[in-house]
Amino acid sequence: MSAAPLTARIPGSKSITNRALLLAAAAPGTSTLQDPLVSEDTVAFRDALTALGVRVSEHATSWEVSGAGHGPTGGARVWCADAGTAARFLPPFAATGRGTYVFDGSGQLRARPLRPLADALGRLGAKVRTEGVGGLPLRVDADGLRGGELAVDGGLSSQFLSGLLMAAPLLSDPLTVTVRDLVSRPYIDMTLALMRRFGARVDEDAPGVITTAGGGYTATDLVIEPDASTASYFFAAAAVTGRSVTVPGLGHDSLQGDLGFVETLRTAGARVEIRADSTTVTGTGPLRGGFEVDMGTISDTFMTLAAIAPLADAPVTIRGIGHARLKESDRIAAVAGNLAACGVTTESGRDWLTVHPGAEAGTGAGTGVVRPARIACHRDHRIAMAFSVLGLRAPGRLTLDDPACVGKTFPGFHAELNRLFPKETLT
Ligand SMILES: O=C(O)C1=C[C@@H](OP(=O)(O)O)[C@@H](O)[C@H](O)C1
Ligand SMILES: C=C(OP(=O)(O)O)C(=O)O
Repeated sequence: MSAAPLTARIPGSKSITNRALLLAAAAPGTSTLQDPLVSEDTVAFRDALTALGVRVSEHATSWEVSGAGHGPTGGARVWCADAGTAARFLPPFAATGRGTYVFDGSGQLRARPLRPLADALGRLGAKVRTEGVGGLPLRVDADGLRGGELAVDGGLSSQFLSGLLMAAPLLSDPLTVTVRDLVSRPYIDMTLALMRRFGARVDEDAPGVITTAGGGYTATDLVIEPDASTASYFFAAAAVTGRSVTVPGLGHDSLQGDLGFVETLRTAGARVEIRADSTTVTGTGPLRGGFEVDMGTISDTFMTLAAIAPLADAPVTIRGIGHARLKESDRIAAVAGNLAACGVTTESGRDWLTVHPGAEAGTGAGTGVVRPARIACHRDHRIAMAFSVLGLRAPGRLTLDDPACVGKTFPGFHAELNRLFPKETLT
């Protein structure tokens, strides 16, 4: 018996919303962002821009941004909350303006790296001071920036490069940035694509060598596509329940590398169809393991695969994810610790993780795969969401210590998962 296909209602992309907010703020005039993500990270970004003097008005399904066409003036204290994108995208923008700006954020965000960005801004001639161990709080005494040549270290996060690139069209001269050791490359492609949508002139002269001309941005209306990282939980849910889940609005032309996560589900035996304007994943039976996959370019989704891997019939090894230790939590340690609490064996190293099958894995059986556990979310939305998918196959056995932490990117996550996979239908 095949059950009816399910359509998941996935909110807008965090990464596109926050880039579009910044680009609209840097463009003279009004830009309308249709279907933006409304969550802690994007509201934090919007409020931070407001602190920088940008007007953003909210409508039922859109945000209207009135940009000045140049960096901020007048100085401000800017709260970045938990949002890595705010801490990494806003200081370069502020440095192109005038005045003193002090950026700060939560304890979690203060612990995340920022030094390569502060150093790069310093080399460009900005006056930047970090008061912490290298991260926030960060003070920028802004007096405009000139262009030139700049080397950037992208080994810890691609967000440093994205922040510098998005500020570059506001510089007085062209800027050529050369990046070393870049992780999460698809996010740079997203940055370049969105900069061009907002009228910037930017070229990748050779791999990792990017030149931006001056000339600023043009106000632009943009429809924000659904968030591919968020969609990964619903695609994984389809794969482990034998159901079919479609996400409209996420297709071939997506700007998000994380849509590539569905290929790992294909390897695990699910049926995957990526169309022009939607993607569908259908579970076809017990998950197949016995494979290795490098998820370095799509590391926000490695936990989705790792959390369902105990259901596979053989071990799954995930490589290239060292930088995932520097996010909301040390994600390799958080996944390994929670799987251990579920009675699942893992092995891990600096940048890899192997997950072994749970007790009854590969048989299609349900609850025996994991033993009852309270999942430690570490205030990390993705740990909560990934383990909620495993919970579909062990109803009543897994609880989250902090279910509300999903609000960073999808406050309605539990309601949507429960709407599509009501508890009474689970085995
Ligand atoms: O640029 C972006 O929007 C993001 C880049 C990635 O970070 P890293 O470049 O630090 O891997 C990703 O993990 C984050 O959720 C969003
Ligand atoms: C790493 C993440 O967020 P950010 O770096 O934007 O805070 C994430 O959303 O998984």
